[in-house]
Amino acid sequence: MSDAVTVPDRNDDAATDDPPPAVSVRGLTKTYGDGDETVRAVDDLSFDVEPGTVVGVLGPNGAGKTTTLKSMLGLVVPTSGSVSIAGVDVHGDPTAAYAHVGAMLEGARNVYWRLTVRENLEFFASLGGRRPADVRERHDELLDQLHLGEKADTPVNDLSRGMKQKVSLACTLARDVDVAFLDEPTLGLDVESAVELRRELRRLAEEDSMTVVLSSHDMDVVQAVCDRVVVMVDGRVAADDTVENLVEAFGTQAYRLTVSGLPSDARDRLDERYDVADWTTVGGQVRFEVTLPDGTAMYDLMDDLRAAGATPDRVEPTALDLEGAFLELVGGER
Ligand SMILES: Nc1ncnc2c1ncn2[C@@H]1O[C@H](COP(=O)(O)OP(=O)(O)OP(=O)(O)O)[C@@H](O)[C@H]1O
Repeated sequence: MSDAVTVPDRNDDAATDDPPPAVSVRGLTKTYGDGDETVRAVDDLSFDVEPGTVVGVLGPNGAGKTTTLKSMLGLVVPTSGSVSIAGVDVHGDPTAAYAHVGAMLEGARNVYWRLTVRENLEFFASLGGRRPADVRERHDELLDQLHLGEKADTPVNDLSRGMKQKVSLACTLARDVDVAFLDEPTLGLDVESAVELRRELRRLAEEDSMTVVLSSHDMDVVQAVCDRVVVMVDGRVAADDTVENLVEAFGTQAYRLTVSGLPSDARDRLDERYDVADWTTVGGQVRFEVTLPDGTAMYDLMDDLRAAGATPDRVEPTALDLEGAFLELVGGER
């Protein structure tokens, strides 16, 4: 991992031997414009990211995600508040703080398409002051992990979009950093490349203790990769919890039911009362999917089925998803 830096004492860390959070955001506020035109893009935002975790920053368009990521990276100067990386204040000592950090902000656009994959890695490592000979082993490892080894000497221009995106991720990590900021890392990738990138992000966190902060509109990616999610609405934290807790607390609950003896007029009544889909008839049985707002609605549904003279033969929960929880939290806005 990156060279050690001197970690200054901070009041809240001084009393314990615990390592400081990989990233700490305290009271971050950013306003654009002034007078009547003022936009409060980020409003008193605070959260910590523990080392080796993957945290997703989510929110509808205009919620302040990009401003937050850019403030964390020092690309936007906050109006107030602070950000520290591994205990180092990014505005006080940016060089020491950013020695830890790699960022992928614009997909594959940060990569030099005329250079080969390895030349790109060497270039990005040199930006962090590393000599090619010192990082060669690390680059071989990265190329191997991202299945880019065979393409090491190919100009990036000749690669598929998925591979270009992986080169971009490799360049983000080329300096041997321990915190990676990724904005929409899977945007525009085909399913297979997205799955591979997801797997690699999990591996980086679990095996290399990499800390990852990512923003994405793709809830499947977030659900598969993130340990924790910070949901932003109007520049503020609307929720900050593990994916499991958010899904449990806010996720809609979907079930596949198989019932016998359901009269057709009862089917219309169920359609009216519940969010039902995918009706199929198999022999004397009827199968359908229903999405319920909470656990108690299942009792109502069972009562209604019995009152109609039907027998529920099978109830199978289908996966709860983060998308439902997210929509619930942000009031239906994507
Ligand atoms: N440079 C700027 N000048 C003025 N207003 C800005 C600027 N950058 C962002 N904003 C405003 O700040 C608010 C937050 O924008 P930001 O891009 O951070 O949100 P976001 O959550 O990343 O949105 P998206 O998902 O659409 O990228 C929006 O109202 C946006 O119009």
